[in-house]
Amino acid sequence: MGRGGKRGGRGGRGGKNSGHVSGERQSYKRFEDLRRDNDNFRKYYMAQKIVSDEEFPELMESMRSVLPTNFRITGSRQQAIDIREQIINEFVPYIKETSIEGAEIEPPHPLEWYPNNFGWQFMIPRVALKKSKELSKFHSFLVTETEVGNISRQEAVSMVPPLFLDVQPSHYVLDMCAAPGSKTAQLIEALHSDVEVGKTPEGLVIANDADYKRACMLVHQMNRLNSPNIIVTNHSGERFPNIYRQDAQGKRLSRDIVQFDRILCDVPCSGDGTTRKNVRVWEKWRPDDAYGLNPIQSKILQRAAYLLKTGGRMVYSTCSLNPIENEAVVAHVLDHFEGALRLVDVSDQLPALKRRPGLATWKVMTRDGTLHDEYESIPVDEAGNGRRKYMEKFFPLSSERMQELNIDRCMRIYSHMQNTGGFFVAVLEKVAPISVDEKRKAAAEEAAAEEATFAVPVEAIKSDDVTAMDTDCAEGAANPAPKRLADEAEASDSGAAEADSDAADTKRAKIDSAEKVGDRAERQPYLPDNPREDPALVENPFVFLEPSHSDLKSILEYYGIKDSMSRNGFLSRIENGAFRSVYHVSDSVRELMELAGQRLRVVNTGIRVFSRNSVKDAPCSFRLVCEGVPQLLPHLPDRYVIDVSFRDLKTLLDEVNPLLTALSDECHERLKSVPASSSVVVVYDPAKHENDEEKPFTRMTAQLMVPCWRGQVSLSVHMDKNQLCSLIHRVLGRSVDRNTVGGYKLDNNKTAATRSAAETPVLAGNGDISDAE
Ligand SMILES: C[S@@+](CC[C@H](N)C(=O)[O-])C[C@H]1O[C@@H](n2cnc3c(N)ncnc32)[C@H](O)[C@@H]1O
Repeated sequence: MGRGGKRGGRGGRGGKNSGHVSGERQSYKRFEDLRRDNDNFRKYYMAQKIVSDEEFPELMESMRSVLPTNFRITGSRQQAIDIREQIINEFVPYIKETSIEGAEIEPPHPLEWYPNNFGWQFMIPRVALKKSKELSKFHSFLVTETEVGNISRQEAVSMVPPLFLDVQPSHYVLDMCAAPGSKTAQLIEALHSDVEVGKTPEGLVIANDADYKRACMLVHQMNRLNSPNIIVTNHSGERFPNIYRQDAQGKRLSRDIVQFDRILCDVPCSGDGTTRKNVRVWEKWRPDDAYGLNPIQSKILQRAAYLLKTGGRMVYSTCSLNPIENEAVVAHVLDHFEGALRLVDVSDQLPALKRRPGLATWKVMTRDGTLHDEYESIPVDEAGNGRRKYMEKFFPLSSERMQELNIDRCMRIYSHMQNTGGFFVAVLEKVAPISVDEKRKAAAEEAAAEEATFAVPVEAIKSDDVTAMDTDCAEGAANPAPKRLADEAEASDSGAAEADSDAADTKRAKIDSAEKVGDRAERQPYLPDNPREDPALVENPFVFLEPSHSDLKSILEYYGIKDSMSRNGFLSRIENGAFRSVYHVSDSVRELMELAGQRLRVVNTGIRVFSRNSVKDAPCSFRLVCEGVPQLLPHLPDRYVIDVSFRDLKTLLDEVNPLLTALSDECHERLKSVPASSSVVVVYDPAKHENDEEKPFTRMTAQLMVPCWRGQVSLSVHMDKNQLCSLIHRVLGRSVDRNTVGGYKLDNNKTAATRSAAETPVLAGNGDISDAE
């Protein structure tokens, strides 16, 4: 099914109406009985000449066939390399040796256009892979690694848009329509890609979605990626609020908003490029599916244009083949901004990716199946109805204008070209300021730069500055963009930005409760501005914790967290005057959240690093949280970081909860310096043990970090079950069922759960660990 969301028109991809493009009730048909064809679809796309007449049957045939399985290796570069090598060295040979009913199987292969061989394709469709006994080992590897975040099962073409954004660690990135988040994950990886493990990039990613429940799906994605540089928000993209900068005194600068270096608009669409995955698209496809989507797609793109820095880049993408959702949106928005935006020629980027140029002409099909070349040819009935519905903006601009706009720089990807789904991608650059405030600021900056360069007398600069600003404004006035849609975007923004006072009151009550906490945060607490759609999903707002907060202070002191970890980035959700978990965000996220105050509706942010632990007599009431360990490790003193040999790592994973005496003397000795009932991190660094005889089953280069609980007499792995299964497989070469891994072969015939509560924190599923309480 296509995509959408609450505003996404009928059905679009990921929307509330998923599965019902037409919005009409359909009688249920079995998957196998669904017709993989549609007369109007055929007629419409033949007429659009998206491919030549000779090629069209091949395209249709491909769109009817089942998709291969595609996946992407994710996570930090070093970790991703290890997983890639595991696939190459373990699974490719194993699949080469495997046959199904006597037939050989083509092993998975890297997508040739995806950088570093991190994108993969396996010709066996997902359902067949799931059902195959012969491939069960590979299937369970994919499932486990997906769950722990080392692999993302993502359609190949869906991996394309983020690659063209060229995200750098310093960038401020906005993903306008982000859920469920596979592309957000790529953006985050790119942000972290050239940054040392444990270091934090300067930039950030805001992952936004209009649908609150779908925005919550982003939280899961986020937890797998362990980034302190992400904020998940819940706004309609076209009304994404302005975040104002402040002057040195903290006064809001109402004419200076935070803008982004990169914006992804992977907008809600009809999704008719996804027929290979969503077979029901065939029977529901109607020519006017695109009509309801075009306006919202245009508004999202326009809002993005305002939020983009001059010199910044954005990508507009859909999984639809329909020019009304694609070239029509891009062309009219470019035309609207009169040269401030341009299409970027990316023909030299990802050269192995096969693509076709954007269309310069197309037709609009009315409901009766008639194709129209121009708006004026649509008949109007006596009451004047008809044409209004088929807006002028669905049609191409004049052929000269389309050429001027370089519409051929848009990219169309068809399913038969490289065995994928269909996709549309346009890369845009903002080459000039758009709003009056931006123009004014640009002029002031230019003048300041001139001042610095030529050291012109101050008086002269001032008058130049004023002239430049006046001139610029005058130009703006003399050369006004046809501002209707732009003004809509701006106006709607200001509307969206105003806090709902009732909601603010509710949140204020929660903050008041937060403020009752002993030495509460002095920082202005962050308050979401509108109520959630579903009250059951309302969570307490995040509050930044002052480093002097007694609980935080005691945690930092106990674990000896070094000053290298920013003290201003700790935050929490307060409930009944106390908090259970402490999260950490990057400086960039903190600054942005403080600037945004109540304007930004934050669903989640940061990495959970500490969690309350009610083990009696524990020297610290908070333990380290598994997903926060990579973030904490560089800031932990040696005392809590135990370097181990392969033998100790093996014992730990073999037994899950070994007695301290089962470990090597050296390791045991080291653990004696850690108080009982305390978190500790066991680290295996392959580089330090290169010459050891015993090594992990899978060749590794990345450090392994195993969060553990040091009990009175034992050490237990303190990880989520999927992570533990993945680790056991990679280190020991054994496939372990996640349902039994908690009690996995304990040396003394006890399962982890039967050890005394104070001794063993209980392993739980779904990325969470509950302490024995
Ligand atoms: C195609 S999906 C996005 C897929 C996502 N980029 C990914 O790669 O996982 C479109 C998303 O847009 C959201 N959406 C619909 N209308 C929106 C709007 N007006 N503003 C922002 N998001 C919207 C939907 O909830 C849906 O999650």
